[in-house]
Amino acid sequence: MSVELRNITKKFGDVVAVKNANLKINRGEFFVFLGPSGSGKSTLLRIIAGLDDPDEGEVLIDGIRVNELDPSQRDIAFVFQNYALYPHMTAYDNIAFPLRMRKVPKEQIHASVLEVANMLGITHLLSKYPYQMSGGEQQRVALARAIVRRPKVFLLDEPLSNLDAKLRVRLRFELRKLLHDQLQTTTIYVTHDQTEAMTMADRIAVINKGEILQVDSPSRLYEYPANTFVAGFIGTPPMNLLSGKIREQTLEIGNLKIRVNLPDIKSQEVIIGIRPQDLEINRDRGIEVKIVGVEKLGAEYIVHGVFPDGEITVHMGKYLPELLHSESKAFVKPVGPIYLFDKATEQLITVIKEYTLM
Ligand SMILES: Nc1ncnc2c1ncn2[C@@H]1O[C@H](COP(=O)(O)OP(=O)(O)OP(=O)(O)O)[C@@H](O)[C@H]1O
Repeated sequence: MSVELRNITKKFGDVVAVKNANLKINRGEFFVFLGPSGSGKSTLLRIIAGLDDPDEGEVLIDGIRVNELDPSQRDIAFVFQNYALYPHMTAYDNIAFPLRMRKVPKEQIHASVLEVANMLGITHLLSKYPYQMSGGEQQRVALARAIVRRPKVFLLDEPLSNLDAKLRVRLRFELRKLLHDQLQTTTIYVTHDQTEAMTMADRIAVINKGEILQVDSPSRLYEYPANTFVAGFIGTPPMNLLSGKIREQTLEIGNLKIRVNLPDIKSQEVIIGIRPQDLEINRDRGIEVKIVGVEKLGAEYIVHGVFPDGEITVHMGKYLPELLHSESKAFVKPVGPIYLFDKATEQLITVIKEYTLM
């Protein structure tokens, strides 16, 4: 099923939780709402489910307006962050519950429960009670309960956030495989974790303060962020956003001057974005910085430097001890794309891929 939002606005008193949202999610798509806490992700999901009414706008499922339909009439399964299993029922009974409520014949329930349990690798848990299972096992049982009635749309609100890091990584991979590849069900997944969004989504809507800022594939969001918020939110460590100037084909960042070929861009102050992975530390060329910290991440290093116009982060693939004494001076030069953002609107002006250090 496709899901479409047209001019959706929702206020809670003075708080505008969702501001004029427009979006079309395609049939079978794995779609992620990504944004910081309080950005309006859950409100959007609740409006799609029918748990909240929008103040303005329309929700369409397969092209048909559903604003007036109850949640139960929308054929949507909603899974929250805290899966609550019924504690007095076994895993089997928990999974069978939605089908029993619908008076599905017993043999059919049995076949469906076994099929879903098999799909999620939890057949061995079917006779256990929730208190006898780990968090991750309970999570799968709850998912099985949502899947068993084969809804047309899944809405998942931070379903992995209560799990430890290792299990989260495994389950996010399995969830996508199951919902997207096997069941091919339209899925809308809410998270504030950009890695989760980038690894799972076909497309992502980046949301901040109730506004959808950009809707794109993970790679487009990474390569062409529409504004400084998206640029800083997608990618780890976050993109460096530095103040600089462009003047007659020359870009200035601190002491560094870069020759660019941008005849159409007038002289102005700009925000310059460079990803930490696209910077290199060396002895003699680039922005002169004082190194104030080095974080070791196994084989890789995150280096923090300061210069008169701000701070800069560099991601290094290998350790260069001679360059990395804390409090020492070093030079940082760009070796990848440079993003130019308008200083006033913070919108992307262009991405510079070819340039020469002067
Ligand atoms: N029932 C409510 N009453 C009043 N304000 C609300 C209500 N629900 C949400 N809000 C407000 O609306 C805004 C958006 O909240 P929402 O829960 O949609 O954000 P979110 O992006 O899902 O955040 P989180 O990641 O923390 O769950 C917030 O400012 C929140 O305080």
